[in-house]
Amino acid sequence: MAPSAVRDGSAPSPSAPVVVCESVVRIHRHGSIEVQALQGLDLSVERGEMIAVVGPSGAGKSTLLSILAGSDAPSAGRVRVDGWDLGGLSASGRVRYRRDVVGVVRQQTSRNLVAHLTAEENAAMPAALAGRGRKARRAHAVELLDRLGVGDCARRLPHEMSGGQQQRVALAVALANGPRVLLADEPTGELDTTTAHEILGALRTVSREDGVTVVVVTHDATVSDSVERTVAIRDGRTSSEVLRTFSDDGDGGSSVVAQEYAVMDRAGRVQVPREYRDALDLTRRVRLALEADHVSMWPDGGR
Ligand SMILES: Nc1ncnc2c1ncn2[C@@H]1O[C@H](COP(=O)(O)OP(=O)(O)OP(=O)(O)O)[C@@H](O)[C@H]1O
Repeated sequence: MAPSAVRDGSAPSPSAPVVVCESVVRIHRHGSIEVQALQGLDLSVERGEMIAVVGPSGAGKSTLLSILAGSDAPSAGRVRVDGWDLGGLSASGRVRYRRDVVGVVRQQTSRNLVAHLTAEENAAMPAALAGRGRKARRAHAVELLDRLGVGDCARRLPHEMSGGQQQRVALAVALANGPRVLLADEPTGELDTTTAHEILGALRTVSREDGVTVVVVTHDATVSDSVERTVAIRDGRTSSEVLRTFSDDGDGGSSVVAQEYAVMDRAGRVQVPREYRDALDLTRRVRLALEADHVSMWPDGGR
């Protein structure tokens, strides 16, 4: 249990979103140069939900993930994960948060694992750092590896495994301390399509069966098209979301209905997608009209 100093004394309600970002700003400063990686980002993720985060290079995806992972801090705004206020973490709180609340899987399979340790030793290491007994942590490591389909790799070193096997072991490491939130940065980036599907299936199992909230940053359509919510980040803000409903078509196949939404911030600001702006020449000023159940928008009309 985290101390009240970082959790603000209240246990998170089971129905409250696990991840809440409100107007998050992250500014990187190098001498006189400032880069605003996040510019007022809002995001909320429910318990047990699995979302994909997409966006062009430089949009702020990795910065967001680093903040959620507790390895970077917001310059302004509010970030809460499972009741932890990440803007106000002490050094020891940060260590506990990273050890107990979040698990992280990175793109580079080689960076996820310690090269001279076997799969089992890698998967047992987080529990060792948390002070758990040797026997219990090894048993848990073996159980996790089995569950992720790499039990037969327990005695192998990372270089003796395929990329997909290494990512499954990395997932076991990330899950070893029972995190509430799993953060994955391009987890399928170095894998072929079949293996990417397998890793995706493993992430989905973790979210559905264990109630772990999963946030996946990805450029891979295999991943982003197969989750129920994909959040797009542009210029350091959440700009749009795609919500999908999957259903069985009765013949053993499945169908999907996808609907795109623009995200509105607290001040009512909405980013109109570039293709809409270009198609109708929507520039500095647009005309709005409130209808019974929607709002219409027209180009200025040259006045
Ligand atoms: N440590 C840093 N120092 C200075 N600028 C940074 C730093 N980290 C990120 N940035 C800048 O912040 C912006 C957002 O970067 P970020 O890595 O979060 O984007 P991204 O969406 O993850 O991009 P990619 O898809 O290429 O990984 C970029 O302009 C980047 O150059």
